[in-house]
Amino acid sequence: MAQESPLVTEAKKIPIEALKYTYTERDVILYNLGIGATEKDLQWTYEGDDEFSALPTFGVIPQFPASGSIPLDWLPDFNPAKLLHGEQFLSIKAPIPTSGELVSQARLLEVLDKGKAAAVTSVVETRDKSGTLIFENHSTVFIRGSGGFGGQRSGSDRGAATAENAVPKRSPDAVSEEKTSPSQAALYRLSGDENPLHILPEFAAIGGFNKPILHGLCSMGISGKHVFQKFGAYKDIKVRFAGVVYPGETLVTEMWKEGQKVIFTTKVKERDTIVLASAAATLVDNAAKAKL
Ligand SMILES: CCCCCCC[C@@H](O)CC(=O)SCCNC(=O)CCNC(=O)[C@H](O)C(C)(C)COP(=O)(O)OP(=O)(O)OC[C@H]1O[C@@H](n2cnc3c(N)ncnc32)[C@H](O)[C@@H]1OP(=O)(O)O
Repeated sequence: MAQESPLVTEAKKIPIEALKYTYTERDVILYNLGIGATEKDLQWTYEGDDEFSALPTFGVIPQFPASGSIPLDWLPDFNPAKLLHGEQFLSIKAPIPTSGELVSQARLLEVLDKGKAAAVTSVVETRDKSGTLIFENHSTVFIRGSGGFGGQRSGSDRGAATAENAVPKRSPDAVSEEKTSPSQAALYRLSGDENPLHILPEFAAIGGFNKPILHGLCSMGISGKHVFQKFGAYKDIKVRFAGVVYPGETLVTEMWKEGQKVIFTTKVKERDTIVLASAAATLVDNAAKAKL
């Protein structure tokens, strides 16, 4: 493997502050609505329901400001409009509180030189006030036009976070289809990702798109909801964002159960194109389920 670029070695020394995220049940409902929960899903949209809870992929929300605070402007020709979410891994370490204060600490893990792009991976640990680890997130952003700095091309093996999750050669065990709304990104952004790429046509145009695109974490949340509805609770989930989704398109999640893993892919129905690939969730076993 090639040596780490000195630029990356220096970037890893930049101090990164821990960031607080304070939230109420209202934020949980807003997130659940943002990934397609409806008034029929009272456990996700009515705080008075006995089973009221956050959908599992809420775990990407408290860490988002911390992950986004990692400086990237040291990359060659850095342009925020050229940044796309490349991959996400979420590990859920403890039951998800429906309100409270969490603290997230981000660190820069690795920066790969893909020639035409840089692939930047950060890791964030999110803890409650007592210090208990609640979530671990690994996020990779793919920054077009910022490659060629002479760094390593391949990354470290991070287990489930980097697993290929090849799709079995049989029909899926379950399929869920859900049409997103043309306002999906306008709603989802209220959970914290205000990147103009998802709302402002002029900004999307600089990024090379003829209209705003949907947040990757919104598509992941919708498919993560499909996995939860078909197979139950999971302790981690990983996706690669393989193609863009436009608000209003229909997502089709195809799922295969392989032991404790649910491997899945997500397609946009209208364009028959894969948008989430190398994706899987690890189901909680029954003993762990009793605790979560
Ligand atoms: C949580 C906090 C942090 C997150 C902040 C996120 C902010 C958000 O607001 C931003 C978003 O939500 S953007 C929306 C979601 N993302 C997308 O829509 C991206 C969709 N994917 C693409 O367009 C292409 O796959 C594309 C462009 C990504 C790659 O396509 P190509 O350029 O054709 O790449 P290709 O030639 O196939 O491969 C080149 C090398 O790159 C690796 N690679 C490919 N796709 C990758 C991906 N998605 N993530 C990471 N690496 C990826 C390939 O493996 C290849 O590497 P190598 O040459 O070494 O084999």
